[in-house]
Amino acid sequence: MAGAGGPGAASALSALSASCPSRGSSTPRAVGRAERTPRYTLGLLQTPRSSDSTGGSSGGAARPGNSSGEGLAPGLAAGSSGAKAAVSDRGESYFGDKSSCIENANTLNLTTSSSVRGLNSTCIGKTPLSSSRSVCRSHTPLMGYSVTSSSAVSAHSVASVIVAVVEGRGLARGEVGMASIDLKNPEMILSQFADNTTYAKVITKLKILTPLEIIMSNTACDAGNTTKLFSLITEHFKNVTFTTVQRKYFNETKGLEYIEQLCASEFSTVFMEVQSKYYCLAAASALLKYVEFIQNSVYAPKSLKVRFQGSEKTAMIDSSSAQNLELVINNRDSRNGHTLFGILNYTKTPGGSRRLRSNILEPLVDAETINMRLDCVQELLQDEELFFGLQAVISKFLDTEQLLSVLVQIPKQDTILRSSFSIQLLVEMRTTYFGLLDYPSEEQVQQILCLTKFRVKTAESKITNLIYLKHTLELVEPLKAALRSCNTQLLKAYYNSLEDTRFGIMLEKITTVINDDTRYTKGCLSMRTQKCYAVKPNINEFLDVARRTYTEIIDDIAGMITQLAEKYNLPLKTSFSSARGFFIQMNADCSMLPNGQLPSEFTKITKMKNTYSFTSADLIKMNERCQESLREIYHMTYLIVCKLLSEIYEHIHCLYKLSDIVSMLDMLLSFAHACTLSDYVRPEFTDTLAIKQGWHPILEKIAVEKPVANNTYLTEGNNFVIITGPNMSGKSTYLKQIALCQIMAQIGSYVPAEYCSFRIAEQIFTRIGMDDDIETNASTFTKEMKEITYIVQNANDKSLIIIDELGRGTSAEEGIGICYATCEYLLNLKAFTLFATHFLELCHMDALYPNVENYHFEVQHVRSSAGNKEKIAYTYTLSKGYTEEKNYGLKAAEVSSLPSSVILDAKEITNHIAKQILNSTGRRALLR
Ligand SMILES: Nc1ncnc2c1ncn2[C@@H]1O[C@H](COP(=O)(O)OP(=O)(O)OP(=O)(O)O)[C@@H](O)[C@H]1O
Repeated sequence: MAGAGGPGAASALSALSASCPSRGSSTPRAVGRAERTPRYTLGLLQTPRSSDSTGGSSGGAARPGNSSGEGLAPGLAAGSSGAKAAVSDRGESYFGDKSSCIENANTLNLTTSSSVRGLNSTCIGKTPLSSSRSVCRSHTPLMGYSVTSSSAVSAHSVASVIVAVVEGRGLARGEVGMASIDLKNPEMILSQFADNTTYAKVITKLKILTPLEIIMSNTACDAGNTTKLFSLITEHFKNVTFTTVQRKYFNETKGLEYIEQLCASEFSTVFMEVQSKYYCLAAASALLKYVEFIQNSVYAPKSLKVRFQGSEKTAMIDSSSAQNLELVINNRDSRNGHTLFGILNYTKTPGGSRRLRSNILEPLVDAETINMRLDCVQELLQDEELFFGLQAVISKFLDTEQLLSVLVQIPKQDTILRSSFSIQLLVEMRTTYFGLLDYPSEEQVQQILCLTKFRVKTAESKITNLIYLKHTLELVEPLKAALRSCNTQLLKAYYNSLEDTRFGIMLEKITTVINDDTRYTKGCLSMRTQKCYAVKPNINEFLDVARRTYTEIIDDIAGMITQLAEKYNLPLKTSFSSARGFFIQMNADCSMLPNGQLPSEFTKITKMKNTYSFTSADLIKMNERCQESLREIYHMTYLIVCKLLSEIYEHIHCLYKLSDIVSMLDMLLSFAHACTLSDYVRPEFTDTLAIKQGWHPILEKIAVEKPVANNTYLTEGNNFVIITGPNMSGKSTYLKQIALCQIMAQIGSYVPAEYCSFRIAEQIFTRIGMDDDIETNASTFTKEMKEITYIVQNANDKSLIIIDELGRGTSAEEGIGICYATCEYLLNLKAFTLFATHFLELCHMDALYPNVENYHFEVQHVRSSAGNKEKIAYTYTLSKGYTEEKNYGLKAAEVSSLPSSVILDAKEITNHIAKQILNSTGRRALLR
């Protein structure tokens, strides 16, 4: 909201108008007729309707299906109930049959909602796309209808990724192909891998992607027979929209064609990587076709970043481990920042924050790359000037990935839109400026009608995006300047990448058309002003005239409000909001008003505390005139912007490089920032896991006092640690701390310790006791068995395994048995395992296995002030050996208010059972 002070409103508003870039020179110059011909507008008016001369290349060229006449337009399969089918112009159904959907697939409602999803009409800002619910789940208005799913809206307010998943059939069952695309980032990620019967890899990958929508083949749920993969995915992603599409759209040949046509040349090596990976190609084909449909746009040829993500390049952390460790979501309160992401996130850009999140969920496994990142963090920590210089520039960047996403998509109706625009403009211009009215042909009438569907928003957002692009390109030089004196390899490489001449070429072209002082600003009115005056004067004479009209209206509004203020002797001021347009505001209590009421001339009065907001009939009319003139300005500016974008389009791919650099620098700055707030240390990578005086990074943030630090030491010959200690002594905290430190080290961050060395972990597994999972209706025992099965099936010599309180969901007897057998199985591996337990019987394994080491958490016994009861004092200090504390559960019960007779009985029964267990295990080694 912008305001100008009371009686001085006119001057303030004039000042505002005066701040319009180059406003003063917007009057058309008195030049000869030929010279005054609008340079771009006329060119476009003459453009044949069928050709898209300003949009780079036609969308059709990018679509493999087009040439073969195959329909890509919609039909729809949806949930078992209530789904309405959308039928294409050609009557072809793109989606699977209605009958082929399973019961628990979410229902998709097709409506003719006019809400905006489209990135076509999305502007890039600091706010993520998802900040608006309607943006999240509804599709572009240009296509005339939208797909909504209310459950998905609420649960996935930040999701913008669409994933296609396909599984091999017959002998190839278990081979899974995935393709995903983020609607905010024009990057398609492909993966293909063999998964086991629990499909843990697929679930993990999907959880990392947090999809907005998952697409699968209709054969995955044919005639009520759902595949296991389909059932598992729908069970794990209850709030995600599922769409089934006909299997024929999972076509690997088409997938390869798509990649050939759409992949930007910088990333073309991916072609070699994926050409024989049929399942990910098939998924890519279905995905791209679907995205074209919902977005009503096609990716421009050679515009997309395509990446194959083999699982070997990153460490795998399964979704329940990510949850146990609270990597990105806190288990108690999903909104609080008490997560690993929360303590490391000092990023300034949406791209940086996305990068941090994905790194935490998929840490690196390549020590060289990690060390390169660590070198950068070290340099940032040592060179304050570099740190603050870089941070200042990086924080000015907007969402470069989303900007790219908008720039590389061509709306399918763009051609019609622009030509109908032209006809409309022709008519409008003739009527308005020359007093002539041509009668348009029938075809032209149709096009003009088509225009009514068009929203000024599309034009406005295109102009905004160009301003964002200019803003982004203008930051390249300052970024280079900040990096100029850097020494580390990665920062130097970034500096060299920024030497790319395409940045300069684009900026130069933009500044021939766009005013130098046009820039991204905060506040809707000032951004509106920037858009209005973006194009330089004398490029389009009509635009200059329209802008002069607009300025006059604004001056008139300010003048009118000044007059009203004088007339009623009230402190009126001019305000603006995007919803109301210009309106009047007054800060006063009602005692200042004659009869305690505002004059009857004022309408739509609202009051907040002592602030009145209102308007008048004249002001409403002036707002309408203002809007009308604004529409004209946007129309004409849009044409110029489209032409300009088509001219710079061939250079746009260097923005991929830029967005990569910005997000990575942002993440590394964030790591350095976190180090300045706590005494973290640079990790080393060796064959040993050795942490000297490490502490839990999240506990440090929550607790009043610094957590007690502890040591950790695991080597190949000493790779299995059993940890014991009474309840609440710090076992779980310690286990989680080790996993968190390992992850921090593997993403290139410093670590909360005095010294640390890590062996790179290819997988990080955790089994940590949590409450029953009500959501999936799994009992404690079932859940822990699932988790331990997953670990046993997937762990290898390079794993880090954290197991806490296994077997607590069943009887002590069975619990010990399960623990013992699991330990023996894991002892066959060279994985580093930390195993916390209350079953002290397990501690004797060190006698059988030389690689087992016992540690325990010490506690002290103190007498209460009354002197009659003993209390446990926790030291949170880890020591060698197993705990001497026995029956600490009973001790805890003793200090509770349980009747002493019950406690006596409990002691007796415990002793009896303990003896039985020792006998029944049959393992003499367990006996002392
Ligand atoms: N190193 C530490 N420094 C300070 N406080 C700690 C430390 N470790 C744990 N704590 C505190 O002790 C509480 C209990 O710790 P934790 O849950 O790890 O114990 P536990 O031994 O796993 O208990 P249980 O066996 O009942 O699961 C934590 O919530 C934390 O507040």
